[in-house]
Amino acid sequence: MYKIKTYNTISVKGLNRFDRAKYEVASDINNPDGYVLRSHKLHDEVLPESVKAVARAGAGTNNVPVAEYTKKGVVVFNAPGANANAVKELVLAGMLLGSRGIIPGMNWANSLTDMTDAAEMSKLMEKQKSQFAGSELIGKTLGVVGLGAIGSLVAETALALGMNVVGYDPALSVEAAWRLPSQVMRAENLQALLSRCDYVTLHVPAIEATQHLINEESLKSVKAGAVLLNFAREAIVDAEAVVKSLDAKQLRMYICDFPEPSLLGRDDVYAMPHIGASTAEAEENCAIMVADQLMDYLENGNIKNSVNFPQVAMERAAQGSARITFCNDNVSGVLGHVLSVLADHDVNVIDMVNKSRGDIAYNIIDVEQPPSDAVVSAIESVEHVIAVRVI
Ligand SMILES: NC(=O)c1ccc[n+]([C@@H]2O[C@H](COP(=O)([O-])OP(=O)(O)OC[C@H]3O[C@@H](n4cnc5c(N)ncnc54)[C@H](O)[C@@H]3O)[C@@H](O)[C@H]2O)c1
Ligand SMILES: O=C(O)[C@H](O)COP(=O)(O)O
Repeated sequence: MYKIKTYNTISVKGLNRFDRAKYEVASDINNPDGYVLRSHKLHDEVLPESVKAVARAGAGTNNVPVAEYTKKGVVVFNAPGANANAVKELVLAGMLLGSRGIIPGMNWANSLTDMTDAAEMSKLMEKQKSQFAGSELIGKTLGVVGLGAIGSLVAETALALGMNVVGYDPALSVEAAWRLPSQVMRAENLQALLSRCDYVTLHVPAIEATQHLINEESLKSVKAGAVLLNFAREAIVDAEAVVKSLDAKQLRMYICDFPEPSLLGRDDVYAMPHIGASTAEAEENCAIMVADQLMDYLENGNIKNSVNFPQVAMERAAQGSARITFCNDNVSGVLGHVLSVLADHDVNVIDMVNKSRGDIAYNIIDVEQPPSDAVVSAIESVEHVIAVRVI
């Protein structure tokens, strides 16, 4: 029986993927084999030795100490693209809120609770509506920083609305580049993008390189009157610098998914409570995707959509065979050493795969019959081997 510990509210459709004949799934469970979570922060928690994999039902993994877990041989999965449409739609809403007097206009209309005469109210509306006038998105220029799953969808939607789109992504993958509409213009650097855009939207991960990517210095390049949208992460934007830029009327508005005390109570900030991925569809997509990935890893050792381990999949060998998986520091000679352990114990290898990613290597070896405990402990004691499983 595998045990899965959940954090946060995970879609039932995802949790139902776990066959209860083989899996116990609960928020309170001892010695779990895996975690399924959303934004719950794991940095300050002790990871039980039983945990083999952590599945983030979402995109960002900055709430998981990925480097530390990698050293322990714990695979971290996420759900790339599974909530991208939900975020795209909210960014679109953000752009519309930033271009029209929707929120102040509605707040004003809703405040007229003392009025009882409909005709008088209608007259007042017509008289006052000019203060809530806005502008249109068509013909304006949108800068998209980060052109991955979300950024590319936002770019596509903006083009469909008749906007010009400029993109900046120094780490763009070939696959993401293929997805991009050809009309997206390329900015050489962030400053070049900021200087020419009426709207700027951020879709980069929160990593060291993107910490305060938007800061006092970069904000100097912003076109006067621009609207900044941050539906990526709090850490990417220096909120104090944004406040200064808003006060100086350089930025016109900051629209984000990450309220901070210094941003509240201002008419030029709309801060939402991290609801970018909070749709039934996105929650289901993410939970289903990571549940399937986690099960395939626990039951077969296959790895898909990990942020720290290589992508690996191997068909199971014939019935009666057994599967050994192990990960090791990515140094030469480890696999050879393990194979000689198997040879020394007369264990016949049927099929195998070995892949590496950064400092970690991962191996699946199908053998003719289940290895003895002595074989497993001999593999475990090979230098640089981190974790071994027989499944
Ligand atoms: N508000 C929400 O609820 C919500 C929901 C989903 C994702 N997110 C955030 O959005 C981020 C992006 O999500 P995604 O699904 O598009 O991820 P993704 O991995 O598909 O795309 C990220 C893109 O950012 C690019 N990038 C990396 N460093 C960069 C840099 N310094 N400058 C410019 N581009 C850079 C990458 O090359 C990649 O193309 C996530 O990491 C997460 O933090 C927020
Ligand atoms: O990175 C993500 O996927 C989002 O920030 C969603 O976070 P959530 O799952 O806590 O809504």
